[in-house]
Amino acid sequence: MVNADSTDISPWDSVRRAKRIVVKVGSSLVTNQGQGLDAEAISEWSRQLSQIVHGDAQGQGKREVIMVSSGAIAEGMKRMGLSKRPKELHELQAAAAVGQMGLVQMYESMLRHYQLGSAQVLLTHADLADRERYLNARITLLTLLKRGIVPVINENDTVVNDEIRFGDNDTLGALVANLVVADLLIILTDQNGFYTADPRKNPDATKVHLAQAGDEALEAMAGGAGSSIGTGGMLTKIIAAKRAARSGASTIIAWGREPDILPRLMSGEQNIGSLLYAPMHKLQARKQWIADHLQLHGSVVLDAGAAKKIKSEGKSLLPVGMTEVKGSFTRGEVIAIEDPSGHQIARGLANYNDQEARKLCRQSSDAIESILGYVAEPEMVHRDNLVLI
Ligand SMILES: Nc1ncnc2c1ncn2[C@@H]1O[C@H](COP(=O)(O)OP(=O)(O)O)[C@@H](O)[C@H]1O
Ligand SMILES: N[C@@H](CCC(=O)OP(=O)(O)O)C(=O)O
Repeated sequence: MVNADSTDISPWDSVRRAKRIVVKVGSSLVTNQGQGLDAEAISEWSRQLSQIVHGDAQGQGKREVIMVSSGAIAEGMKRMGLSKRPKELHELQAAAAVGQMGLVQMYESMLRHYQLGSAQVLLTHADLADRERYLNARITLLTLLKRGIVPVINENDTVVNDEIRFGDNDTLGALVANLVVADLLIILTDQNGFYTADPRKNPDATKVHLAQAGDEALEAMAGGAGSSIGTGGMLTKIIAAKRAARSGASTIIAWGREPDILPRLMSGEQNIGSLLYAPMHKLQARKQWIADHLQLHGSVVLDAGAAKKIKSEGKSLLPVGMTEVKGSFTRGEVIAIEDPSGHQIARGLANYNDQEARKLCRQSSDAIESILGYVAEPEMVHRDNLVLI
């Protein structure tokens, strides 16, 4: 762990430079400890989001932001007159379905008030484990971000059972950070940071200002939820930081009611909240993940020009450079990329399955729609999803 007075300022500098950010707010904050949606807090976050998404008057410092918001169950319980959190899953799911209506309605109107478009995205574990759905979710979110729209994400509670529920949205926040390769995950909660022990139970606990995400010492300090409204407590947040770091995102745990928390973090103010920094740069982390963790499912052979562009210029693989497709694979699976002599030069995630790829060999990206009847993406493999061997 690193002390508060550490002279190593580079992790905080990486916060200031973050361009793509996932902000997660917990149930206890969003619903004011279960009393009902906190309109004032949601309005305040929306105002701050508007500031960081739009940048200054000249549009300098614009950022892309995704909200992961909990609160559907807590709000649904209130609307259904349930004083205790139901034990049965179908009751929780019913409460989530009722509460989600109020939740997105409030985000939509508050964000609109601050000139921000919003979109509801409900995700499950299964969506992120399935390679094709993973890529679909990724491209949809990136499209929204490119248009300056703020996606508001929650778990799709209605369709999941106990075994496959994220349950807590800290995990969902981290997986979304992995999905869009975010620079930063900000977890807003009801404590002003991560402490050496649960401050509700241990008055001697002190705040951890800076630590490396994944440091095992942190897990021992993290306790469970502090109230009956939140789930997971700090342990899920610490594990979320470890997961987010796998794609190179650092995590900040901070108090959601800290005045101007988001713009202050973005302007480089240090030590508000706890920073759990990612030890690896995001591109390096993502490429390592592609290289190490995924099985090869087939390959494409390139002409000499395309092979050179990929090897020496770091470009995406376009269909026009492909001469042959080998094996069978689906969209989202890892394929090998070979030069004309059959030498493997790279690996990456395929945007089209093998049958489609065969039809796209030597074709320009503009022709994809007329050949396949739809366009997933203009590239066969995007450079973000490609790693050189
Ligand atoms: N080491 C720790 N540092 C800070 N808070 C902790 C720690 N261990 C447990 N907690 C508890 O975690 C709670 C926040 O988690 P949780 O209730 O799940 O909130 P949320 O709804 O924001 O996810 C705090 O209120 C606190 O009581
Ligand atoms: N998806 C559900 C549960 C998520 C949840 O409780 O998460 P959190 O409050 O962040 O620990 C909801 O919106 O109520």
